[in-house]
Amino acid sequence: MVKGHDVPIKEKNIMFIGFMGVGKTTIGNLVAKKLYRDFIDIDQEIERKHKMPVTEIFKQIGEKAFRQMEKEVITELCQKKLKVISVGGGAFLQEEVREICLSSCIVFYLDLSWGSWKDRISLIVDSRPVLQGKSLEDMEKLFHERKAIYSTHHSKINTDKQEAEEIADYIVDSLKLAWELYE
Ligand SMILES: Nc1ncnc2c1ncn2[C@@H]1O[C@H](COP(=O)(O)OP(=O)(O)O)[C@@H](O)[C@H]1O
Ligand SMILES: O=C(O)C1=C[C@@H](OP(=O)(O)O)[C@@H](O)[C@H](O)C1
Ligand SMILES: [Mg+2]
Repeated sequence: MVKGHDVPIKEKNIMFIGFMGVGKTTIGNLVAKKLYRDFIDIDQEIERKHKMPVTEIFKQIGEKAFRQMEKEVITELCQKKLKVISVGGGAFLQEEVREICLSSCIVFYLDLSWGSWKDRISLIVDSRPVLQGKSLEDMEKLFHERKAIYSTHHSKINTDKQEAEEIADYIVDSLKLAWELYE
């Protein structure tokens, strides 16, 4: 049973989805601070629970096992309320995860253009196993293919050429407006 419809909108979890490196962890953390809520990053939660970095989980037991861990941690945390949650860029590959998240959280899709994302590769490539061994063309293909899984969300935010702080402020303002509107 997925909790969700019975939770008042002001108490619903806020969730960030989107491709690797768009800023889900950074912006989620900032939004949580601004709203005085707990922040949960699903990758960090998996690392804590399984006492292994995500890169090692991929290397030692593989992506399939990681996806199972990801589903379990997300399912558990979506039962809570008033949290700010950032999931990994591959979480929405699983339909079950998408359904749980969309029913128990206000889901923000953080979007970024390919041109801007490309400039961030050096910041993220070593810590993202999915990017290992991929050429720029492979990455571009994955970047565009993955858009389909993010198409279900509650709000899309274009983050191009904006500081993380500005994006977080915009999200907090839009949430406050929505809360007033639906009160
Ligand atoms: N709006 C932004 N502008 C510039 N760099 C950013 C922005 N948001 C995040 N970053 C940087 O991009 C990298 C990936 O951010 P991160 O929050 O880990 O993304 P994700 O969780 O979506 O993979 C980090 O080095 C972070 O500092
Ligand atoms: O897109 C993906 O498949 C992944 C994204 C990563 O999280 P970020 O989106 O926070 O980088 C992390 O969950 C793992 O490396 C797999
Ligand atoms: Mg992250």
